[in-house]
Amino acid sequence: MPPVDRVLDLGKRLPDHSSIVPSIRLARYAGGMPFDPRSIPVDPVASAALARHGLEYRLLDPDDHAGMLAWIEAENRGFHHGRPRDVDRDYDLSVASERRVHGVYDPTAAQPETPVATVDAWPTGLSVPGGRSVDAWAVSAVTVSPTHRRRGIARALMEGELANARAAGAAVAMLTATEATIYGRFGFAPAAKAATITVDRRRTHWVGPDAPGRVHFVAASDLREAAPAIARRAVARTPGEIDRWPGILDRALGLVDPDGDGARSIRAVRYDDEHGQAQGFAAYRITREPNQPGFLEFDFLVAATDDAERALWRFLIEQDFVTGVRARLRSVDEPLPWLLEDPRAVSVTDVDDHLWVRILDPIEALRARRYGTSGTLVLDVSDVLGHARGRFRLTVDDRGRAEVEPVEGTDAAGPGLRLGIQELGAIYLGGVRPSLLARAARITETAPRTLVLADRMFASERTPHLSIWF
Ligand SMILES: CC(=O)SCCNC(=O)CCNC(=O)[C@H](O)C(C)(C)COP(=O)(O)OP(=O)(O)OC[C@H]1O[C@@H](n2cnc3c(N)ncnc32)[C@H](O)[C@@H]1OP(=O)(O)O
Repeated sequence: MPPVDRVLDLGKRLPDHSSIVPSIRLARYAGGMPFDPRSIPVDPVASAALARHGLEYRLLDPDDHAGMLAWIEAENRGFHHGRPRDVDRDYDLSVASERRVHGVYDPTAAQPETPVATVDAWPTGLSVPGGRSVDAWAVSAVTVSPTHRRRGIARALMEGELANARAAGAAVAMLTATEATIYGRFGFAPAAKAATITVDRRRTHWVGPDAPGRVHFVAASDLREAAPAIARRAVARTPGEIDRWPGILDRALGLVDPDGDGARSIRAVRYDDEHGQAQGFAAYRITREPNQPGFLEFDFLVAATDDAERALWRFLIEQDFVTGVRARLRSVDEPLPWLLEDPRAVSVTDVDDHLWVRILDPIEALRARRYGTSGTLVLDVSDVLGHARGRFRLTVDDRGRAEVEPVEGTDAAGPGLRLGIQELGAIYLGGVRPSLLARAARITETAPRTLVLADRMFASERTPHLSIWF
């Protein structure tokens, strides 16, 4: 790996909200890569902490096929999945080869080649209020073998990832969590929710407008070309969404294993606007018992415009010979009930703390987003791990743009908030009001009525939402 010779630029967002991931790929294949996440040296602190337990902390080489396959096996076991089929293994291999992959090895274990702990991470964009994006470090695949649990391995891995994220110049780290009790101690907080939406077909009577464009059935493979650009624009519209990595859409469209049972039941539709431009797509399946009406389910409705969102919802909920529709990982704030005569046809369940955010660089993170109103706040941030500790003056102009500077002593005077790093992460995307956290005794205002201003400043024009697991 080439040494890191500068703070890595994760790629300021391009106007079309392009992700760094494709540019890493392009750079890899074209040569002259500006940044490879594997070029960051292995964190010496995590390495030493694990070595004290007789464990080896390794950064995997994607060309080490056997090592990567053992890592994939360990990750699947860690998440209580079965042994992966060849087709899944190949897919996991291609995804992992785009990431920074760490394993922890116990030379005294019966299978020393299989890691006892796993983690992977990659630089990517996180959408923030104002249609903008912040450079982020996504962390995933955190598993520790049940034979090695509760001896500090996950802590070493997580602290290592926060160090990697800082070395990469990421303003925030982020993850989706299996359990809500694990990551608060590392400064992560829930910042964007997701929910399951169920629609009772018998009560569905559309009263919203007709779409100016039209919905087409398409072969899933035909979406391969149009889907990434639609997804990029959809991601840019919603704070909390993250850039999609190569391969995720293939999985959603059933293209990874097209003859598998799951994939064969997937149907794909695309919405084209009145000018024939593709603006959205959905992948869904209908399950049914013989002679019984079916039930429609989907995980992917991707819309770059409001027209596309309405048209695809309407298509999915107006199917005949179907009793209901269930969609996972949808926003808690869907417009759907307002488009139906009977809003009670729509139920919102399984509301989940879906995206967890950990601010690492308050100056860059706070500068990246746009704000609901102008004003000045001094944020006095505590952080047990030290990454983001300090006082910062946030000054927002009347166009919602921020300037952020560190302040000390008498310069730090003025109305503001005292808050921990978790609280800063929670309010960052606008999904949690500062005043709510004040009611929970987790934020303190330093002058009367500061919370009223803070609520208005941190408000987002769209409810934060993340529609995938990562
Ligand atoms: C981003 C993602 O990938 S989310 C996926 C998380 N992984 C899973 O759910 C797979 C199954 N679980 C596991 O593999 C393991 O139990 C892990 C990874 C969650 C924890 O691994 P361990 O090595 O046992 O954790 P470790 O010993 O480092 O514990 C670190 C701290 O977290 C706490 N902790 C660890 N796991 C849990 C948990 N499931 N619930 C609550 N607290 C936990 C520990 O008590 C410890 O607290 P402290 O340091 O403040 O005293």
